[in-house]
This record gives sequence, C-alpha cells and structure tokens, in this order.
Amino acid sequence: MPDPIKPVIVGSAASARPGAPAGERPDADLLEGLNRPQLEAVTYRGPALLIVAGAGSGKTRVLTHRIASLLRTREAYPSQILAITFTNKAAGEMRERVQHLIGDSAQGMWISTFHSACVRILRREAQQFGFTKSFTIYDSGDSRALLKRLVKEHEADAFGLTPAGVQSRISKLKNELADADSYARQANMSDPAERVFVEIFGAYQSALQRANAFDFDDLIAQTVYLFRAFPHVADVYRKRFRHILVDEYQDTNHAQYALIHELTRPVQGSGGDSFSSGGMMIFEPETTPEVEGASLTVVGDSDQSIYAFRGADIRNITEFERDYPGAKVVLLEQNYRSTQTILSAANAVIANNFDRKDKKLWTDVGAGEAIVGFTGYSQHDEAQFVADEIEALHRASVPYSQMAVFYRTNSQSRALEEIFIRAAIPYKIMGGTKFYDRAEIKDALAYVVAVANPADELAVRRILNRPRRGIGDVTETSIARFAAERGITFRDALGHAPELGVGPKIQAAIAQLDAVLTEATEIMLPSSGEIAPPSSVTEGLSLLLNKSGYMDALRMSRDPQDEARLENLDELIAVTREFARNNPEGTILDFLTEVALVADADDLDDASGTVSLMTMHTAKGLEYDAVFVTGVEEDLIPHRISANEPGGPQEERRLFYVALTRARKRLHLSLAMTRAQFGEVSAAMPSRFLQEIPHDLIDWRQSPGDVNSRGGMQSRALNARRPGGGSGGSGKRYGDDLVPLPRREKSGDIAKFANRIPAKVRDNGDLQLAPGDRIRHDDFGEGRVDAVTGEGAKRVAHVRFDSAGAKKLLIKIAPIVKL
Ligand SMILES: Nc1ncnc2c1ncn2[C@@H]1O[C@H](COP(=O)(O)OP(=O)(O)OP(=O)(O)O)[C@@H](O)[C@H]1O
Ligand SMILES: [Mg+2]
Repeated sequence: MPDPIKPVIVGSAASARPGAPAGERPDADLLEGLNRPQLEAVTYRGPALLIVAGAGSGKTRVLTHRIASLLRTREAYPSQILAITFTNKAAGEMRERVQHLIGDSAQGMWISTFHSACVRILRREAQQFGFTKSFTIYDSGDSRALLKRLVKEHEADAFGLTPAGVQSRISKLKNELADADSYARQANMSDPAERVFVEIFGAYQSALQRANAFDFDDLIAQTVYLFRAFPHVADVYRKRFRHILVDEYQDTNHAQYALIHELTRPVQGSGGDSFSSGGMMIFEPETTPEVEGASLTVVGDSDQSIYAFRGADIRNITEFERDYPGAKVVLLEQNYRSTQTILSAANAVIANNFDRKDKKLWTDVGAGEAIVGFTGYSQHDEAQFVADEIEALHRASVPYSQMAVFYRTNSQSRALEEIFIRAAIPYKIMGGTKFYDRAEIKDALAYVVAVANPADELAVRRILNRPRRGIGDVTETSIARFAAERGITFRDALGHAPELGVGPKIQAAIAQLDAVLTEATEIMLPSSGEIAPPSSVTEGLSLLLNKSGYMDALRMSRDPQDEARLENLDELIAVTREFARNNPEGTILDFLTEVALVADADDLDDASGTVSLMTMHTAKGLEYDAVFVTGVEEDLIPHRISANEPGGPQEERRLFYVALTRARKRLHLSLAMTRAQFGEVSAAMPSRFLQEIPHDLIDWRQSPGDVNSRGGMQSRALNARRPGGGSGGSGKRYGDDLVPLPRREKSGDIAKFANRIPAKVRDNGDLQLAPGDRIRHDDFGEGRVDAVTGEGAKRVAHVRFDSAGAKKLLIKIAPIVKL
C-alpha cells in the first residue's frame, strides 16, 4: 500500500458543528447552498451515517460534498476513501465533481463500482487462494457458454435444466454467498434434478478455477471469501479505508452488504491472550481494538429499489440501524430536481405501495408545466409523437442532450429508432446490443485474453476456428484430449500440432495460430521481464487480428455486415489507443479489466448532443430536462413477467417512480393502443400506474377518448394504415396492422377517460368459446362464433355478426359476452 495510514479519530467532534458560522471552517465554501439536513449529513462525524431520502433530494450531491469536506479538512487522505457507486459512469462523475470542488488533491481515492473495487482487490490478492493476478472476468455470455457445455455433458436437460435457468440460479446463490457445497447441505438431494444441479454448480466452479477466471458474481463473493478466510489480508484494507461511502444502497445484495460489513470491522490487535484452562483453550479477545472500524456512510431510497431480481435486498437499508447501532440517520425531503407537478405525480404513484414508510417530497421550484399525455394507435404513432415533441423542444432551445426517452424493454427501442432516423434526430441507445457484446469484438478480446491468460480455455476455444481454419469439433476434442493426457493447458497443446494426430493442413493451421499467439505474447507480455508499454495493447491487438487472418476474412467477405464489423474492430483499436493515452502505466490486464466492467449506462455521453434512449433500469440516478416515458401499458410496466411474482408489481411501481423522477422540467407519458412484438400485433391497455396519477396533472394531447370521439377506433385505424392518411392530427401517422379494439369512453373528456381505465384491466381470459356459440359485442351486436384459433392470451374468435359482418376478435380483451 503506497500511502501511509493516518489514524483517524472516529467520532471526534472536530469541525463537526452543523450550523457553526461557515467562516470558521476550511471547508466553508463546500457547505454553502446546502440545506440544513444536507449540511448535517456532510459534516456529521461518527461511525455510521444513513441518509434516506426520496429521488432528487441531493443524496449523491451530499456524498460528493462529504468526501470533499473530509479531504479539505485533512481528516482523511484521498487513499483512505472508498466510495461505491452504481455504474462506472457515476463513479467518473463523482470523481470529477470532487476534483472540481477541491482540485487535484483528490488523486488516489477509490471511487468505483462494487465490481471494479473487487477486481482491484482480487488483482492484488488472487494468488492467496489459487488464482493468478491475470485472471479473466467472465461476463454473462461467457458463463452461459460454459454452462451450455456442462448442461450437455451432464445430460441435464432430461431434468428440465437449461443453461439460462442454471445460470440465474447460480447467480442468485452467489449473491447469497452460497457455494456448491453449502447449497448441497441444505438442498433436497433425494431429488435427482437437485443432485444434477449441484453437480453442475460444482463443475462450473472448478472450470472457472481451472481457467483462472471469475464470473461477475464471483468478483464480489470471492472477495468476501478472501476477507473471511484470510483476516490478515482483510486487515490491510480495513486499515487503509477509513471512510467508506455507498450510493444507491437500496440496491445492494447480500454479498455486497457482507463486503461492506467485512471492510468496516475493527482491526483486532495481534495480541489477545489465549491460555489453557482445564484442558480447554480459552481465547480472551482484546477489549480495545487496534484500529476502530471505518466510518460508513450509506445513502439510499427504498422507493427506488429496482434490482430485487438480482438479489438486491431492501432490508439492507431498513435494518441498517440494527446492524450499525447508534447510527445517525438523516432524512432529506426537499427535492431540487423536478417541478412540483412531476413530484406530485411521482408521490401519488409510489403512495400505492403498501410496505413503505410514507415520505413526501416537496420543492420550491413551482408547479411548472403539466405532464403531457399521448395515446398512439400503434407504437409507430407513439414514436412519431415523441419525435415531434423532441423537435419542438429542440426548436425551443432545449438541447438534445437534455432529453431522454425511456422504455421498459430493449425491444421497444426499434420503433423509436426508425422514426428518429427518418426525422434526423441524433440519438444514442444506452445498453441494448452493446458494443462489447458484438461477436467480432468478443472474438478480438478472446485473442487478447488467450495471450493474457492462456489458462482461459474458453477464450482459446473461441478463437480456434475464427476465422475459419478448418478446425472442427473433432480436432478440438483431440486437442483437449492431448492436453488432458499430458497435463498441460489447452493453449499449450496448440504448440504440439504434429503430435495431435490430425491431417497436415489442420496441423499447419494450428501451428500458425500458435505462432501468432506466441508473437503477440512477446509484445504484450515480453519474456524479457520488461514492462510492456500501454501502446503494446494496440500493437498486440493489431497483430493478432491481422496475422490470424481475421481482418482479411472480413475484408474479402461480400456480406455487407462484415464491413460494419471491420469498422467495429477499428473502433476497438481506437479504444486501446485511448486507453494507452489515459493510462500511462496501464497493462494488458488493466485494459481487459476496464473492458470487462463497462456497464450499460457507461456509454452515456452528455456532451455529445444526442437524445438518450434507455431502459428505465439504466436511467437510475440520472436527470434530464425533458423525459419521455413510453409504453405506459399493462404488460410492459408493470411487466407481464413480474405480474405473478411475489412483490413483482410493487417493484415495477418503484421502477416507474424512478422513471418519472428523472425529469427536471417536462415529463411526457405515452402509450399505444396496439403493439407489435415478435411479429404479432396485440391490443394494449393503459398501465394501471397511469390511473394512480391525479388526472388534473396530465394534459392529454390525444387520449383514447379523443380517438373514439372522432369516428371510432375502427375508421381511424383504417385511415392510419396509410402514412400521412390520418384524419386530422399531425398528418404523420404510421399505423401498422391493427386489430379490433375494445370500445372505450365515447367522450373526449380526459378526466372521464382516466376514471374509466379499469383498475384491473378487463380480462376475458377465462371465457370459453366454441364454434356455434352466440355472443354479443358492445359495438357489433350479436353474432355467431365460427371458429376459435390461437392460445392463451392470443386466442382469437372468428365471429359472423348478424349485421356487422365477419370479424376476428382477441377474446381476452374484446367487449363481448356469451349468450
Ligand atoms: N442544496 C442544493 N442546492 C441546489 N441544488 C441542489 C441541492 N441539492 C441537490 N441539488 C441538485 O438537485 C439535483 C438532484 O441531486 P442528486 O442527484 O444528488 O439527488 P439524489 O438524491 O442522488 O437523486 P436520485 O435519488 O435520483 O439518485 C442535482 O442536480 C443536484 O445538483
Ligand atoms: Mg443519486
């Protein structure tokens, strides 16, 4: 540890008098403009501080100012600070803000995500427990590939186990700090499916260890394991980090909670008397620890807990006071982000969650603009509305970078993108098919990993036949067998091409791959022991891609997509150059670490002048002048899958709350009457959450009520088929295939419409119909069922109406009764 450890007297009253005349303090300028509870939170000194507060109340800002204050008053060295944020992007912002507040003396702080902090610890300590510091980080695609093989080898599909299912169970268990053995002890091992699962879990873990690799969940869980198994290692970090601060604490899972707990333990003196008494060893712990536990500050909002599906546990926040007795609790209630209108809407929605402490956010910003509501005929129509509004706002001088569009699922972005491209609106998708998820990028990185960590068999296998070298499954198996017989790695086996018992052409191909990898290794990890300069990553990567024939294969291809792939690889090479610039002492491992930890929200670039499109999950912690929340429909938000899970709808409501509270000045809520997904068009219903917003806060530009008052859904739907053929409106409608919709409120009265959104959406799911049955439809009158097709929610009745002719109706939602 390069930095000296400065003992900090925890709990000292030094400079801790909130409300003291600001002029007395060296950090006075940092306290200006804070409200009273914020000031209290920034200046409190003690072992544990919990700041609970609603969205936009300055939690993140308080953390930043608290760090700056600790540094400015010289209560802490930068190296004694560990701040945990939710994304790398948030970490970067926090670092910048601290630097802005106090200048360059912020160097040496650890401001990072849980995952990055653990990688840094593991890189230093992995050799303590059978890994090397060049370990690979498996992302979820890598884990899935490994599990696919194991599920096949164990013939586990016979027990209904799928790679995805096993993966998510293992992930949950690791988040609970369970391993294969501990799980086996409490599992029902008389159940053969459980036995196979436990076997696969064990085999998966051994494979990771053999490959010198950690999966994402391991990064945390194994660090906790490390600290518990090797207290002297943990003590190094306990002594170092005197101030630990965690943002978005409501979304920590058990493993993360345990990590923090380990880090904040006091360091016991090496003494402590043990003596023998009556044949029993008695251990007498020291009464006073050598070093007090670090001071811990956590901030969070239980109303914004949206990661239960990843094991986040709201109890971590609600039970903080129990776990850290004597903890100071500060509540913030003033919101500085949004207008009163936006806040009132958000407050009203979240009030419907029954298991929460009521807290009311207020602002003195004033009411601001009404929320704008819009109902499109289809998702294209909805997207057109969003695009029109964005253009209007842009003309009114709102920069594109201050606008964001949210949706619940990634697939919803396509319709928006199509219209944005046509309207020439610059936009950027956050998450989705990420750059680093693209096959060519993963191939290129697998080459680098094969050099950096040759024990990583998965990486070597991945590049074996990319580009095509005629190496098939049979050869791959021969290599694996040869490696096993000789007790060498798969990578090393490539150096024995002539002994593998394969044909001369394949021998040559293997030898060539071996030569390329060896040459790149000399550049990136020189055997001379010399430290390779960061530019060696660029050099090595170019060599790998060129000499392996990978680039050539793409250049020769006639597939137009391959051109895009080449561009992506060029971009990756540009990334390595940037890395070299930013990290003068960076190594190939630092590069791979950085790449492996890039999270969804991390490509955000506020300055770039583009509208940001992202899922509601990605939006956490961010803020924009104008926000569009799209697809506010049942089955999307709340999402269909969560509807039947315990606590599901409540978590979805929190997610919706997060989305609403991102908006500073303008909030738009939109939905569509029909939505095409996976090639099928189905009718959509307004989300129940819409009804929870007081009606007078929403200004409906177009509601389903308007739609009907202008001649009914059917005729509008027909008009909407032709772009530009809509009656009235903007004249830019992109209707797609519409199905008959249930009748809604005939009047255009918005409030009335809102009142009529059924609390529980109409659901004829149980209505059994058979050919020959007579039914009555609210609009079409009586008719006879000719046939019923489809299944479940997609069941369609083919009905011949007495006067309205033949129609196809979606049974689940059509306003029909059986006669
Ligand atoms: N005392 C203050 N004076 C002026 N602006 C403030 C003050 N406190 C917070 N803000 C501003 O209010 C906005 C919201 O603050 P911040 O992002 O810290 O809130 P938060 O509680 O972390 O929100 P979230 O729950 O969404 O993460 C920011 O733009 C911040 O700069
Ligand atoms: Mg925040």
